[in-house]
Amino acid sequence: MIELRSVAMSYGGTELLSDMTLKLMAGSFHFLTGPSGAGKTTFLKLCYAELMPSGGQLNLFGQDVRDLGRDDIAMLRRRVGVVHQDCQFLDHLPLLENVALPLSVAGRAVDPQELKDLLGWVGLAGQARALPPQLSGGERQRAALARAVILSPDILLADEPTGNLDWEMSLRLLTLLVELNRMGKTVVIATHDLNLIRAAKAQVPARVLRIQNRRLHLAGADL
Ligand SMILES: Nc1ncnc2c1ncn2[C@@H]1O[C@H](COP(=O)(O)OP(=O)(O)OP(=O)(O)O)[C@@H](O)[C@H]1O
Repeated sequence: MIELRSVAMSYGGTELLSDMTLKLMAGSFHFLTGPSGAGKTTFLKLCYAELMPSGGQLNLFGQDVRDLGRDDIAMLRRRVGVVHQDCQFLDHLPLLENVALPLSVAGRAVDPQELKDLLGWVGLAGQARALPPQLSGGERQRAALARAVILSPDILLADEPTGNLDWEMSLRLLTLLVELNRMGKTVVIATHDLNLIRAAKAQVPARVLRIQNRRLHLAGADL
């Protein structure tokens, strides 16, 4: 699904990530950890071709990202759902329409029942007409997750999805991510929360990637 061979990433000539080699297999569940500023968000951006590597080879769905044109990247992004760290919404549109936005962008019809089911799955059926500023942090994160999966992506990337949530809400979100993985989706979650990782490991065979000293390491099973 995602294959890196000696991938490097620089900003302004300074190398942030070096020599990253990894294969993320379909259906796998990974956490991505590392100190603040280590490059977790940058790594995720490479995985959805928001950034191009400055060195090495990065294959997404079997294609070298350097060979992708704009249309290819647009197609690829439909296969990768992203929950961003600061999940942004269009504040003047109700939640329902915000969640459905990727469908209209992709030129696909909205199936009202499908949308209703999706909002029900994230526990927001009652807030369908609410405006984003009226939602709590946990509700926004679940709405962002619904929006990220509405195009049925193969991969779900989540950047600190539980960053501002209390433990109960973090577990609720984790349950949704585990469910997605059980449906066959590949899941990568950037997080600082070791308790979240422990909780996930009790439910799925999650692996832990760690960025440290510019390198990507696959951590042992001892977290
Ligand atoms: N567009 C950019 N141009 C220059 N430097 C950048 C850019 N984006 C990120 N950086 C720098 O790269 C480093 C890594 O940033 P990144 O957001 O990937 O880290 P992170 O591990 O996700 O951090 P955090 O855990 O705090 O969210 C930071 O020092 C950041 O300032």
